Amino acid sequence: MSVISVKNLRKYYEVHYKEPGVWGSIKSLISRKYRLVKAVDNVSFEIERGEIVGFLGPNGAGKTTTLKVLAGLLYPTEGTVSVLGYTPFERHPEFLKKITLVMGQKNQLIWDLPPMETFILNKTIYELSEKEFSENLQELTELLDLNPLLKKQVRKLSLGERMKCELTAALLHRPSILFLDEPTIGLDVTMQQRIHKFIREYNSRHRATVLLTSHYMQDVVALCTRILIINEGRILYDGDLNTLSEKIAPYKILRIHLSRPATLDELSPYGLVEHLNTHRAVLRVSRSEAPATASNILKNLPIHDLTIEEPPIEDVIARVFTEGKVEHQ
Ligand SMILES: Nc1ncnc2c1ncn2[C@@H]1O[C@H](COP(=O)(O)OP(=O)(O)OP(=O)(O)O)[C@@H](O)[C@H]1O
Repeated sequence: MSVISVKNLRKYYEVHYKEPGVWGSIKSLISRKYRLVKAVDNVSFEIERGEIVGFLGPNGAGKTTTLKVLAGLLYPTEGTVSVLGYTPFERHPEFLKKITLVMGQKNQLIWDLPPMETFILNKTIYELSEKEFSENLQELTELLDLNPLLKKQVRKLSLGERMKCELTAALLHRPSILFLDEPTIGLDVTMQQRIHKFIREYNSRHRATVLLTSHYMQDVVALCTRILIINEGRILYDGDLNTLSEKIAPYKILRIHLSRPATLDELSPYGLVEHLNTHRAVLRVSRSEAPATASNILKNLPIHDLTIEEPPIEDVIARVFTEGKVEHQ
């Protein structure tokens, strides 16, 4: 059964605009002009309990707007949205206790105090008992290795440390639905991996449902079993990553390491040479012919090492954006 159901969601913003300069300001006083921004334009999807879904799209595609509608921060212009059976914009207290929205670019931690103070505040807001509070905090402290941070002033924490505390503040009430907007923004690779591990662990311990946006493909590859691609307010793809690669990129990447320098003429018959640097080359070959091509290369050239890889997911997604649509599953 779906825990998130979105049907024909539209969210339009009416944006006031004025011409530049003083004359523009005077004209806008007399007659104000508005432009309609279709941030989300007829979007529908369903998400089952326990799924981790990546919500991808270029800047301004409508991801944050959709998350805000799902979290009840914005009214839809049209369409129906149901999260755990609740209508988000009614902001029912029971609904708010079951969800969380983490925005990588915004803080809820109180800047001048240690994170523990925000945790205690959230305990009151979410009406947690002492037992629930200490159990949940202990679990998160262990998962995120928070002990050394709890009593340090927030302003003195590093970005990654702050993100761990932000996640703790957002999950203390143990929500079953997590809306994560760029949860790893600005973090180094090690910290990104820690956050991945934590999200996976939280998801499997509590069968929590996660909808996350990210511009880092590593987040998506590491976490998501399914992706939704949105562009200009419309869903372009809903399905898994591998199927997307197969549909949109009918090629594979052969990475070869030769035991002597190779030439372009030598390699070109096997596929499109994307890169050649004396002993190492990267070839793009047709998906269906990749095994046969690899075996020919092994037969005819002095190969040290050869791998067959899926095309980089960044390239696949970029193709979806430029081509504008993918056949839905
Ligand atoms: N409060 C607002 N008022 C007017 N327009 C808005 C408002 N919030 C967002 N928009 C516009 O709606 C569109 C979608 O914005 P949104 O923030 O949902 O995109 P996004 O996919 O999250 O982008 P990003 O990856 O850059 O965060 C953009 O054109 C944006 O300028």
